[in-house]
Amino acid sequence: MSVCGAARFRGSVARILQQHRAVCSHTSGSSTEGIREKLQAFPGGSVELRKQRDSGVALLTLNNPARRNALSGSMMLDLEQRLCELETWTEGRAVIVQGAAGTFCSGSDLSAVRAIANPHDGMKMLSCGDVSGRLPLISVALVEGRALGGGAELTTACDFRLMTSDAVIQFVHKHMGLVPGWGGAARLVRIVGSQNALKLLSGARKVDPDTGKQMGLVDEVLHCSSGEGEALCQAERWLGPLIQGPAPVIQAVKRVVVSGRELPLDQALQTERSVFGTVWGAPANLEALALKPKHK
Ligand SMILES: CC[C@H](C(=O)O)C(=O)SCCNC(=O)CCNC(=O)[C@H](O)C(C)(C)COP(=O)(O)OP(=O)(O)OC[C@H]1O[C@@H](n2cnc3c(N)ncnc32)[C@H](O)[C@@H]1OP(=O)(O)O
Repeated sequence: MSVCGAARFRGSVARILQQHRAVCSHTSGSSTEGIREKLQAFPGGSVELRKQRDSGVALLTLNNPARRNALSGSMMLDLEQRLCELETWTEGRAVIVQGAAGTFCSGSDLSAVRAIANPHDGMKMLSCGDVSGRLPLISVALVEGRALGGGAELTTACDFRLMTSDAVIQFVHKHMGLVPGWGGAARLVRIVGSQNALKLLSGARKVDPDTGKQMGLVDEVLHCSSGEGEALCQAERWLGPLIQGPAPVIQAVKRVVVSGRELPLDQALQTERSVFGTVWGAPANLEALALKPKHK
């Protein structure tokens, strides 16, 4: 790469990292003040992050099995922290979001929900758990067992959803007198279309893997015969072909697709141009050119 090209590349990377830091500092700043203390008062469980450096695949595990991996107050804060860690993982390619002990997530912890069941705290809480398209990595929700309420919403914040054959996704919000607030409704509309989204939300319908696949909510149904860990192995295998290649290129692909999916067209085009500037003439591009490629 020329000196000029290298400087441009570094400049673009620095800009992207700055944007990531801005998001992290925004979510730990004044918009969440007060609610953090309230959430902290509802401990239990944890959100664990394991970065597998050889493959560039991280495992994000919701771990609160005694409550079917309900998101306690402290877990919402943990989740925020883990997302910030992933945002700056430059060698990362993908993240698999899963629940411990064979089930995904039963939604927000009802004891925390009861304590902050007022409009002011509810609005503040939303600024804590925003998974959305922030992640520079390809994200996969591995749904075993149940994904209910906030847990169902979390699956829509991922790029892909894989379900084991006995799993269920259910947007139980209506039964709780609620609608999604973390972006679950808007994303559901984009994933399955407004007719299907309306059916799933207004009917609080249980989605089994086959129905999910037909609607386009589910990307793959995993049939696991043997025990623990098989679903994760299958998910990693499914992900394999999508994450072959250099991490900066995978991350760039993710960014252009998410901006195309979630931003108005003019902003998406602008983002695409600036992401393009980070890969053109960058090491992976130069190495590929040096190989005289033939795409058979
Ligand atoms: C709606 C949106 C909102 C948001 O995030 O914005 C929410 O998500 S509110 C929460 C919505 N979720 C629920 O209402 C789940 C209610 N629970 C159930 O339907 C069942 O517990 C189920 C299907 C998850 C599991 O049933 P199973 O028979 O397998 O087990 P148990 O019912 O015996 O549950 C074991 C144990 O876990 C506790 N539990 C389950 N979910 C939650 C939760 N969301 N918050 C707090 N605690 C939960 C359950 O009470 C049992 O506790 P125990 O002390 O053993 O009785």
